[in-house]
Amino acid sequence: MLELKNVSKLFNPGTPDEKVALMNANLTCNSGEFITVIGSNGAGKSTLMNIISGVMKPDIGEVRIEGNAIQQLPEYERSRWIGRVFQDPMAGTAPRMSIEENLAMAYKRGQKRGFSLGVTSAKRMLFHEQLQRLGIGLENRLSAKVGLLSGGERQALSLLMATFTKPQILLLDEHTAALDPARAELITRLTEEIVREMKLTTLMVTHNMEQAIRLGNRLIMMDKGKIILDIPHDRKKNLTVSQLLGEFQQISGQQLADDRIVLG
Ligand SMILES: Nc1ncnc2c1ncn2[C@@H]1O[C@H](COP(=O)(O)OP(=O)(O)OP(=O)(O)O)[C@@H](O)[C@H]1O
Repeated sequence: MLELKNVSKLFNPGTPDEKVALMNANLTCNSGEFITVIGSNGAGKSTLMNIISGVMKPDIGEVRIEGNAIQQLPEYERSRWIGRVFQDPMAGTAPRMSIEENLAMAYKRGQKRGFSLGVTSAKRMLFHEQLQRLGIGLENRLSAKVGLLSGGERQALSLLMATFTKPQILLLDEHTAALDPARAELITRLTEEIVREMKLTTLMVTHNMEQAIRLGNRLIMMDKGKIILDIPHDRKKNLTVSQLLGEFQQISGQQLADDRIVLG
């Protein structure tokens, strides 16, 4: 279970450039929930992800995962608990290392010592099996350098690596936004499969409204550092994009301003 209590974050406080990134954000995310996150430009979505992952400290408030305050966990433990896939397919993998070395790194994640990238034949079999699930032939390219893979292939590998050791929380940060439509669809399908099979607690930021409605079992909408709408599964499944945009307008008093909005 993930809990955010009264989390606030200001940038450049007390200066003319002060920015409210999060203001008193509260969120309880139960184990196995898959929440899609949408919002206007600068609403605080990335800040929310950064604070949950522990790379950024809130000014006030706290984040707990399974009851543990995330800021107090050492880095290696945080990385075991939290899997994250970024928008940039280059961000989650090491380009000069091979596919199997990258997977060995993910496999070792969260272990305090004894870091070794040694790939035994047992591990190679496991990697082969896991890669096969992606259905894009990466299992036959275990020794290929990751820098040679396409953006879609790299993102599929990043997704596998982020979920390899079953994190407590999976954070997906617009992870299909930089891909062409066919590859984005592939990664979306893999995401749904992996999250469902592993019953992962997941937060996914997206600018694609149709995707936000279709995926997951809960939807939250952010504006000006606040969670302004929290839609449970029952209501979400019958929602349309225009109803969603209408609700935003009703609550915030303005139209959703998002440079990267995709309606469907
Ligand atoms: N490092 C930073 N320094 C100063 N201001 C920042 C910084 N990071 C974010 N902000 C500001 O905090 C607010 C929230 O930003 P954040 O990136 O979390 O929003 P977002 O919802 O992810 O936006 P977008 O969808 O436009 O990427 C914005 O006003 C942004 O300009």
